[in-house]
Amino acid sequence: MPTLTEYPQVAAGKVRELYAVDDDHLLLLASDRISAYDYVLPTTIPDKGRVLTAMSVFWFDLLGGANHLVSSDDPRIPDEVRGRALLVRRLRMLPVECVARGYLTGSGLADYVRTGSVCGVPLPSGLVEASKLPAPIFTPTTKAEVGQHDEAMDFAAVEATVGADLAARLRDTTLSIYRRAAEHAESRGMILADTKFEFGVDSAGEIVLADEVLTPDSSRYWAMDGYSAGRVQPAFDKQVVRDWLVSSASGWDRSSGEQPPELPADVVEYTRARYVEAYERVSGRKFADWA
Ligand SMILES: N#Cc1c(N)ncnc1-c1cnn(CCN2CCOCC2)c1
Repeated sequence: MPTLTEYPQVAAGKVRELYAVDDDHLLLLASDRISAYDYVLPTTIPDKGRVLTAMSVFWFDLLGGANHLVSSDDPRIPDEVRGRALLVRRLRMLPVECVARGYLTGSGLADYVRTGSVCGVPLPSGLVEASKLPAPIFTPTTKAEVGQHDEAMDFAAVEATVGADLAARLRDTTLSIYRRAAEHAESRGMILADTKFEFGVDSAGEIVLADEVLTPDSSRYWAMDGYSAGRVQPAFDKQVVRDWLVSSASGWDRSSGEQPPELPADVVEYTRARYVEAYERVSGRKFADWA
């Protein structure tokens, strides 16, 4: 059985890493780290990596279609990371973050307030925070370097980057998967407000869904109970962490530029429970049955 140290690391983000298994396969590893306000917090959330890995596997199973998942249970996956690592096939990744939005919030809302559109897609007037959009929209961004922010792209910029044919396929595939996922989430009492996909291309030139898929780290999930447009919706998973960090209890000043403090045990336990709840509600599976 291999150990993780046998695999060279090929990429790392705030909470995930990628390792080379062989010429054709990679190991996509999810940690228990959690980020908030663009910081990686000093406190980990037990099982976060396993829950989010289970969630990607559920969605790959439900969605079908071409994706990079080879296995979540393969002898090439070291025992030490089993349950929070996926064996995936190596692709030529496309330099576009494929974002689909069904609701207006975050950077999309800011773009709309400034320009009446999002990534060049015109929207009706009168929309507010958390408004449901008339139809889901494709709002791609660049893939920023670590520590930088992704920048909005209009469709012409995507065409200039990957070509007109591939740009159209990325848009159509992104919106098709989002619609299917949002419909399923709604049937489980959850709103999928937006999500970010990453695609690669295989040796046959086919678009292949890669990276993590429809997790609370790559998506905004809101509980349908209590949803109302006109105010910021609580993030299903991280809201209690965010609220505690900006409360007087933390002793932290977000504008100070200082690292955030450790989270108290009750915030950690509650947040772990929210990740498990998100997975169990969306998948209908028991987390205790995972890996
Ligand atoms: N998935 C995938 C994948 C693949 N199947 N083939 C080739 N490259 C990639 C790849 C390389 N970088 N990224 C960005 C996501 N990374 C995740 C880990 O943490 C860093 C960011 C994806």
